[in-house]
Amino acid sequence: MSDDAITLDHATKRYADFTLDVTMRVPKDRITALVGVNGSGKTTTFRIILGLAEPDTGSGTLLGADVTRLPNAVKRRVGSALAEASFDAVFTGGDIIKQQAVFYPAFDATLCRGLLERFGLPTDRPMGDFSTGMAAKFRTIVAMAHRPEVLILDEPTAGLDVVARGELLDLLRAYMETPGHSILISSHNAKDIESLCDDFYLIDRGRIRLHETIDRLRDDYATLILTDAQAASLDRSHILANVRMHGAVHALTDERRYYEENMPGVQIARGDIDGLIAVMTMAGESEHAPTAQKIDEATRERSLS
Ligand SMILES: Nc1ncnc2c1ncn2[C@@H]1O[C@H](COP(=O)(O)OP(=O)(O)OP(=O)(O)O)[C@@H](O)[C@H]1O
Repeated sequence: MSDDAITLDHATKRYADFTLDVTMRVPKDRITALVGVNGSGKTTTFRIILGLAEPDTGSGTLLGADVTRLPNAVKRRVGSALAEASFDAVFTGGDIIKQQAVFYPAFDATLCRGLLERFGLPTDRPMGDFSTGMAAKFRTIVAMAHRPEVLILDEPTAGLDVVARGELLDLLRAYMETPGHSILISSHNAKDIESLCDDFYLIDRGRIRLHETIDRLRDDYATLILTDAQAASLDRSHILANVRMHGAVHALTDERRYYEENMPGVQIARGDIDGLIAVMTMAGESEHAPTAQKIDEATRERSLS
């Protein structure tokens, strides 16, 4: 049996001004993030995985089933919360609990009510009364209440205050204590990703540009902040992408120690998701296209190992 909860193999989707082409895997027992700027293709990827958008070419699996023909038996083992999808404004939390119990035989109404209470969410008020943050919390809790094997969450912490965000992340960590569970999550909050996830994929203009573990991001990635003279003489053997920002050249490396040893005195910022997204996304296609190939190969090697 596969150890992957989700796989995509060059799943493509073409819109008028946008083309998605994604290869990725979400292993069981791990939390995988999909990060990227607005419009980079995160929601479209989620929609393909959930069978809501059919790929033009390529393929994908969710819990071993073809994403273009997901049986209800598989859908019942999945919990999802997409930012765009909301429950009908006129229904109360109590109504939605009853509706969910019809489709999900394993739906645990007691667990759901308990979590809603813990997060201060009423079950007797219509969804139309919920704030953005309340609706985000509600969607995530309802998605978890039938004890799915995989959770697919599109920006679950968007609009949440710092306390609610911490609670929600704790809830997701508790969910992962059950062996075999996995999460695919997107977020624009770098702290959430870095504190919660095991690894991440960076998507840029519909293509996966990078796949890395959070541990390696923390240990080995850095941004070199260079003057023009330093940039001109830079040894680029471990540079993934570079871009001019704020009057300096920002060069992203996955071999921080190499540059610490070989370029003493150069300003080096330790790796963080925000810095990585900014440099990778802003770097021109011509600059990072050759690197993308190297990254694809590295990703493939890791996938095979
Ligand atoms: N049904 C559609 N028809 C045409 N274009 C679409 C459709 N759905 C998405 N797109 C386009 O695909 C691109 C990717 O959109 P998507 O919603 O996947 O990005 P995202 O990374 O989730 O963005 P955000 O972070 O803002 O939520 C955008 O340019 C969007 O306009």
